[in-house]
Amino acid sequence: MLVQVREAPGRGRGIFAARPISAGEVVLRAPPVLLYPQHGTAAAFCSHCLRAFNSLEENAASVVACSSCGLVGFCGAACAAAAAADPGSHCPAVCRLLSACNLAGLNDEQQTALQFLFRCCSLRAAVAAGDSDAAARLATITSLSAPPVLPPSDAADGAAPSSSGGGGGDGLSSWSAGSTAVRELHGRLNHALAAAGAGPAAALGVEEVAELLRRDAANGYGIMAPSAPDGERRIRGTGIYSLPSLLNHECLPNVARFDCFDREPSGPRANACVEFRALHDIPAGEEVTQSYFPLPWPLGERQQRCREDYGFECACPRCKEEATWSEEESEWETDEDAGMEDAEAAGAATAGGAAPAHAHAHGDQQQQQQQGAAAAGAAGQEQQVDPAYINLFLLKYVCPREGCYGTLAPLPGQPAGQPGGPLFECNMCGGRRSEAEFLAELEAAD
Ligand SMILES: C[S@@+](CC[C@H](N)C(=O)[O-])C[C@H]1O[C@@H](n2cnc3c(N)ncnc32)[C@H](O)[C@@H]1O
Repeated sequence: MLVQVREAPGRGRGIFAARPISAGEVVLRAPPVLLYPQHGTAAAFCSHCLRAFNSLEENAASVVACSSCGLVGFCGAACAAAAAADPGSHCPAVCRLLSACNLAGLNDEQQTALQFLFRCCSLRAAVAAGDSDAAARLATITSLSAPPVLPPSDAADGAAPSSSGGGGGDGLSSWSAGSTAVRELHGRLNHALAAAGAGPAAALGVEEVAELLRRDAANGYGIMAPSAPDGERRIRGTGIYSLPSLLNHECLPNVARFDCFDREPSGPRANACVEFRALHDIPAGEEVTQSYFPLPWPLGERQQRCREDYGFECACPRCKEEATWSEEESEWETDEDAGMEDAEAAGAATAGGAAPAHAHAHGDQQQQQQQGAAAAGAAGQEQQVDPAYINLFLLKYVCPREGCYGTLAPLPGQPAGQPGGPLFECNMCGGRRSEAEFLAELEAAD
């Protein structure tokens, strides 16, 4: 087994390496427990598997509209049939709720939240009817961590988070049982349930609605749409994944998420699996962590989003170090300290398969950290990080394509010692760069 779940001090549950993991290895691969589309995307993405219609070879010809509501479409007959049979997808119960619900005056986030709630109500009804798979999926959703509600600011009450993944705005404070936004959604949901003739088993109380929305906000993965012609990236939908929802956040993570929503599926929703690849070697016992945000985000933004969207204060080594920086130092760029000597050390260590999460440490400290990583549990809580290492980490793992902000990870399954070193792939634009190219870019920038 590659990973194990256990308590991560101060972070709830976490995922830990059960054996040494090599750079580029797929640490986790998981199918979705629940997928739902972002409001306003029905014309462009399959409502079952979230595949982009314009990625289909036959393009619009194979798109199938829902024969009942006509409001959503599927990427083919197989997905239409799979959705109809799945109480957590666009099944007849969800279709009726979508048709019956009064969406007037709701913003995009609230309408997207209803997509999630409709599916939860439908799963509940299926559980009451004896569906054990629905019971397991609902149990997964209700076992996700629900961050505490922050006291609402005056401005926060009534506003929905700016994305269903908890993004921006006033975050979790909007998803409290007392907020106007939740009461409004609860009211609309109840009306829709009554109008659609749903039984009492499907109904949710206002507290349940608030808690489901908070669980979703802190654990759902926003699935990005391909870049629009203007370069803007939008969310096409949200996925809840069982084991991946236990990955905690670090601002210098050791895995990155890759998805393949627009690839040729080998079966309904095969395209909806997500995988997490190791950025560098991870020693046995070390916590496996991802960054909940693009790596180059500045300290203030990261801290605010951790607090407001996920309910915790990030105390990772990078945050602690950057808190001591002046404004100029906080501009992310290669500084004098991050010269070629360090760069080559970091590059060689990674290529040679010996870069622990905190390879920045010097001398004894580095050895101690490698040995202590297992015992320390939550990676690096007490450790310090060198500013030069932060710069190198960002230079190495942030996609160099302008405006991309994706994360580069080594491609899985590469032979050791290949010329030019391992090849890295961006999880957003798919761009690739070899270790040798990275080192050459550093040298040129010096
Ligand atoms: C996606 S879940 C991760 C799994 C979670 N620890 C659990 O027990 O289910 C996100 C939640 O984990 C906690 N968390 C994640 N990263 C953290 C960190 N660096 N420090 C403290 N808490 C963290 C927060 O409560 C956050 O809302």
